[in-house]
Amino acid sequence: MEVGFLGLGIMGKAMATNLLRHGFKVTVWNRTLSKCEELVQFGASIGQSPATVVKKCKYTIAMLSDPSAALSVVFDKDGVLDHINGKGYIDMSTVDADTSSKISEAIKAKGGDFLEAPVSGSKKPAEDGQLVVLAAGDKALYDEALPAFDILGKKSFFLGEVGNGAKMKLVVNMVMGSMMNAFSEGLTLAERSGLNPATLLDVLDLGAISNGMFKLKGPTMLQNSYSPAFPLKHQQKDMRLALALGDENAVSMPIAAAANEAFKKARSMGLGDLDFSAVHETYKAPDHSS
Ligand SMILES: NC(=O)C1=CN([C@@H]2O[C@H](COP(=O)(O)OP(=O)(O)OC[C@H]3O[C@@H](n4cnc5c(N)ncnc54)[C@H](OP(=O)(O)O)[C@@H]3O)[C@@H](O)[C@H]2O)C=CC1
Ligand SMILES: O=CC(=O)O
Repeated sequence: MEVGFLGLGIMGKAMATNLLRHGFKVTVWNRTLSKCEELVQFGASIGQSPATVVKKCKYTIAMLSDPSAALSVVFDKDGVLDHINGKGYIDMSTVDADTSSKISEAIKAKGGDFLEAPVSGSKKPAEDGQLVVLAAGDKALYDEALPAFDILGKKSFFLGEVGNGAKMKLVVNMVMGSMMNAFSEGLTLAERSGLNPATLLDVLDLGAISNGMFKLKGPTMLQNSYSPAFPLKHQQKDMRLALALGDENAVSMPIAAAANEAFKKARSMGLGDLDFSAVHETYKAPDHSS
């Protein structure tokens, strides 16, 4: 089956590669076109624009950085809308429900089908086909895409109408971003109060709050090593969008708001392209010590 793939960043490259390895024919496009060449060795074809990819493929998947990128690829010149009539479009980027709805309405108006399908799981789960897919929108397109989702992920959820996938993903990442800040504070507090933070990792791992994120990120955070799996600028985007969802629903979110401030501070320190665990550095900054 020929599928399209738009966006070959950290996630998109791993996901498109997985599809190719499992026998899908994939035509890829990336804004920086040179990144497409890395996938040719795995059998990918290259499309010169989103429009040419959509024209060639039964359905096209996108994995783009943020709402503005997701909108641009659909609505700009040579974009997805040009050839969407009779085709499917699956946006797996993390965006807000409004962005997803705008894309959905435009695609439907042109005779296409739309599914949002953001994922939980980072670079390694993407490489290992262990993502969690949070889909919503056109159910027939979901059913058609399930063989691809089964390669990309370990579990897929169909959550109903467009917007529900985006909201679920934002809630999950709001919790994750808040936890990362509590964890960073804890590591810093352990160190400053004379404890061995490596021992704290062992203690945490043996108790009720043991989790994959602390286990994976803790050791590298203690080495001040933040090679990007999930870029901090994207985590801050997710906090911002989750807080907006909280505003819309009058949900007080003081913990998420504080976490967002820390991610913003990290961005202002030039850490946006590092892993989101680099927020740890903000807790070591001078105004966190007395
Ligand atoms: N990394 C992770 O752990 C996870 C990320 N996500 C989400 O997945 C999405 C992608 O993340 P990730 O792969 O890490 O991000 P990257 O920053 O590595 O990749 C972003 C991609 O978006 C493209 N892009 C950015 N702006 C535009 C634009 N204006 N027009 C067209 N293309 C654009 C980039 O193209 P170019 O190469 O030209 O810059 C690149 O292909 C994000 O929404 C993120 O929140 C979800 C789960 C996990
Ligand atoms: O969006 C990031 C993730 O790890 O999930």
